[in-house]
Amino acid sequence: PPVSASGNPFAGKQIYANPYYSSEIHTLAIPSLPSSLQAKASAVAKIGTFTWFDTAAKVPTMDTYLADIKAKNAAGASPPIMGAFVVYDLPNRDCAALASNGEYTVANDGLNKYKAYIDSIAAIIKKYPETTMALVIEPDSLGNLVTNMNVAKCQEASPAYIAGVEYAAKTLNFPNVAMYLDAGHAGWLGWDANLAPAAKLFAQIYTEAGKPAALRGLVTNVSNYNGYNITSAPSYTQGNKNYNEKLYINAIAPLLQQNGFPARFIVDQGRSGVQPTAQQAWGDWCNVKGTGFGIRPTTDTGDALVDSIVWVKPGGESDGTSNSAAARYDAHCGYADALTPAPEAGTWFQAYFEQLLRNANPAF
Ligand SMILES: O=[N+]([O-])c1ccc(O[C@@H]2O[C@H](CO)[C@@H](O[C@@H]3O[C@H](CO)[C@@H](O[C@@H]4O[C@H](CO)[C@@H](O)[C@H](O)[C@H]4O)[C@H](O)[C@H]3O)[C@H](O)[C@H]2O)cc1
Ligand SMILES: [Mg+2]
Repeated sequence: PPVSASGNPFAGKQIYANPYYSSEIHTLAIPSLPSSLQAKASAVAKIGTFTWFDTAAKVPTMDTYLADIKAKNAAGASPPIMGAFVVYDLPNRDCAALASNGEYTVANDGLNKYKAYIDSIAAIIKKYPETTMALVIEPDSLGNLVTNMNVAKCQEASPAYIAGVEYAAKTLNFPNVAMYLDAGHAGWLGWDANLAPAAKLFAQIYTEAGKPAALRGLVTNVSNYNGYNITSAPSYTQGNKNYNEKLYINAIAPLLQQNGFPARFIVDQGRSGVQPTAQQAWGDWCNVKGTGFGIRPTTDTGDALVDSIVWVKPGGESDGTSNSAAARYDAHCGYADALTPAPEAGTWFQAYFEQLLRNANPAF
C-alpha cells in the first residue's frame, strides 16, 4: 500500500545498505586490508549510506535499488527498509571549488538538462509508491549562494541553483518521499554572519516551491567532519559559538520557523568520529587527515529537531584529486592536512578508508 512519510520518515525503519558502496568495500578494500581490519570493514559495508546520483547516467540504478528494497520488504524485512539517495547534478556544481564540478554548465543549457535529470528521477519514484525514501538535495549548492557570491561561477549559477532546487522540490513532492535541502555545516553557515542570510534563503526556496509536504527540512555536515554533540570546541572553531552540528541546528531552526519554514534535520556523521588536531582550518574540507567513522545512523538523536543521524558521504570515496595537473585539481586537496596521493572525487581512496576504520568512534 502507498506509504506516507509524514512525521519522522526514519522512525521504525532501517536505511538501505548501498550495494555499490558495499561492493567497493568487498572488492576494493578488504583484499588489501590487514586481517585485523577485515571484519570491521565488512561491518561498515552493512551500514545504511546514501547513494549519490552525481551523473544522469547513474539514475537508472535507482530503479534497481528500489526494486530490491521493495522485494526485501515484501519478504518481511524488519524493520522495513527505506531508500536514501543524493540528488547532485546542478549546472555549475560545486561552484566555489574545483574538485566536484559536474557534467552540466549554465552556459550550456544546464538548467534544462538538470530539469530532465529531475524528471528521470521522478519517473522512477512513481513506480514505487509503497517504498519510503529520503532524498538529500544538492550538497554545497545553496551554501555557496550565501558565502561565495564573489566567485564568478557562483554568481552565474545563482538563478539556476534556485530554479533547479525549487524544480526538484516541486517535482519530487511525493507522499513516500522526504526531502532535505543541503545546509552546509556549523563551520560554514553556522557563523553569526551567515545564519540569518542562510535561513532566509532556505525559507525562500520552501515558500517559492509552494511549501511542498515532502520538503521535510535540511541536512547538515554532508562531506564534512564536525561532531554532532561534542562538548568541547575544537581549536579551529574559535570565534563560532556553534562548534558542533546540534548547536548550529538549534541556532538556525528558530530563524527558519520565523521565516515560515518548520524544518526538521538530518546530520551526516559518516566521517565525524574524530575532530582531528591535524585539521588546520575549519575551511579545510578535502580528505582531511586523522578523521574516523562516526556515530552510526540512528533516530535516537536526543533532539526533537533531528530526525536521524545519517551517513551521506560514503567514507572511503575521495573528496578530490591531489594531482595538481588534473583538470579538477583543487588546492585544498594538496594542503598539509589533506591525505595524499588522492584520486578523483567519488573514486575509491583506500588509504582514507583505512584511516577512517582505524579512527572509528564508536570503534568497530
Ligand atoms: O571569525 N569570524 O567571525 C568569521 C566569520 C566568517 C568566516 O567566513 C567563513 O569561514 C568558513 C570557514 O572557512 C567558510 O566555510 C567554508 O566554506 C567553504 C565554501 O566556501 C566550504 O567548502 C566546501 O566544503 C564542502 C564540504 O563541506 C565541499 O564538498 C565543497 O566542495 C567545498 O567547496 C567549507 O566546507 C566551509 O568550511 C565560510 O564559507 C565563510 O563564510 C570566517 C570567520
Ligand atoms: Mg565535495
